[in-house]
Amino acid sequence: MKRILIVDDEPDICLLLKKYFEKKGYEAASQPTGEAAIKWLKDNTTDLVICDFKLPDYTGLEILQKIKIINSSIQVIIITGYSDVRIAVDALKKGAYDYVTKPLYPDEILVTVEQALSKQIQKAVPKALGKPIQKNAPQPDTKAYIAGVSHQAQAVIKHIDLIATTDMSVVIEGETGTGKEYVAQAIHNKSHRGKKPFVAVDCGALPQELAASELFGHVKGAFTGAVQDKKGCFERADGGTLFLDEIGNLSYENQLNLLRVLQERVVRKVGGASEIAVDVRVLVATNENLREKVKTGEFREDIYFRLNEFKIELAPLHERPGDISVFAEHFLAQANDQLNKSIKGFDEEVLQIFRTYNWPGNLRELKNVIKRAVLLSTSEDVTTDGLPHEICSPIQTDSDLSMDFNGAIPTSLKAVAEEAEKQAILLVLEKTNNNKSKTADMLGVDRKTLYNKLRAYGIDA
Ligand SMILES: Nc1ncnc2c1ncn2[C@@H]1O[C@H](COP(=O)(O)OP(=O)(O)OP(=O)(O)O)[C@@H](O)[C@H]1O
Repeated sequence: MKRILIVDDEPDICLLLKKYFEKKGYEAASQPTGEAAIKWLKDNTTDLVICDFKLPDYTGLEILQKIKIINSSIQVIIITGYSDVRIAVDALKKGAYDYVTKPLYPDEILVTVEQALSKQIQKAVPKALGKPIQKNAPQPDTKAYIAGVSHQAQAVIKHIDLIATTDMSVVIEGETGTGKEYVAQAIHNKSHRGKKPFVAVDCGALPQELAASELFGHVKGAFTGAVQDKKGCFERADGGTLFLDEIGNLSYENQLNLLRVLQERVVRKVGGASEIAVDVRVLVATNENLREKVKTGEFREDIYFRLNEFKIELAPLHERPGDISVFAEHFLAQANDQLNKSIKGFDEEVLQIFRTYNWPGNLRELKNVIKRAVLLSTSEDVTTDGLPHEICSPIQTDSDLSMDFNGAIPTSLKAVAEEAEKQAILLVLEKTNNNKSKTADMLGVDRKTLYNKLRAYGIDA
């Protein structure tokens, strides 16, 4: 029986989730603080932790790191408020499996838990570290690679086709959640290595002290705890493809070891004397500008050049609004399938919001928003009722509200305030497609006040 630990300082949430998961056939325990959870994890085995991001003593990131040191194979799901999604995304880079947003819906968490645990079963290696896809495993439809229709997406698919036939190393660059791992998997699937292993390693989640052993393997007795020989990711990917995610996080020493493998095509295990030949194609991903890291000396230039035989850049979702409805349809089908629902489509208003929202978590965020909306939907289509408030009325950024005084120093605060008000109204009108009721609603004024302001500022909407 799989065991789940729930960590939350709200006893009601602990009780609710504990009871729910026990009913679903899991063994569940709960702890109210980070400290108590860490102690519990040292004394008990568990498969998965569901953890609030803001605990009284630790942040989600701190507890995640501690869990991964205790046992890197434990899957971690972070609970967060929607406004903290960006921080939660950071946790994903550090090895969390996924995040769920408040308010919590147990059915939604269950889907995420089941996915996390099934992913764990697929892995033959410490789970959060390596993500080998089983040899010859048929790709379920929900894993299908969707190309997108924007010119950026079309260029990416062309590059994938072009590069798949070669053995070149590729650097895949893009913000978090833009689909870097999906691109790597697509290159692998289309290559002559497609039937051999695809091993994905998240270098951001690798504790530095374990990184060399994970990548290159170790021999029995190489260090305390090395009770038997272990194959590293290179050996496990032999004949296939190794995908190194967040490559910029590798320590300098491991960069050196990596360079040797790339040049000589042999690995030496930690503590071992012999060299083992490997035939591996290496694809790497980074969501930070690796060239900048090269400039500052944090990443070795020789490896950068060795890896950067070809580069694929993935544009953030907000720069390719044309792709949004394509992915939205795909994620809708996926969510219907996972949640056993049959929602048909999206309200036009929802699509409009999708097209104007900034999507800092890119495709992953869109997928999660749609999953939640499908879960909550009681009508045929997804409506705005199922969307998080933060998406319907996003916090305006400085650039959204920036005012141009043409270099002149403003002389009247009243004029500045009025200009800011006017800009805010224009911005929200644009976001709501000139819907006055919605605009008034989002700005927290009644319709009459809005009409007065429109007249006063000469806005013809
Ligand atoms: N081309 C695609 N077709 C279908 N789904 C996709 C595609 N690209 C991304 N996704 C969806 O978006 C999610 C995030 O994609 P992926 O893990 O590849 O992003 P990433 O850029 O590697 O993220 P990170 O930087 O956080 O590692 C995936 O789980 C998948 O559901």
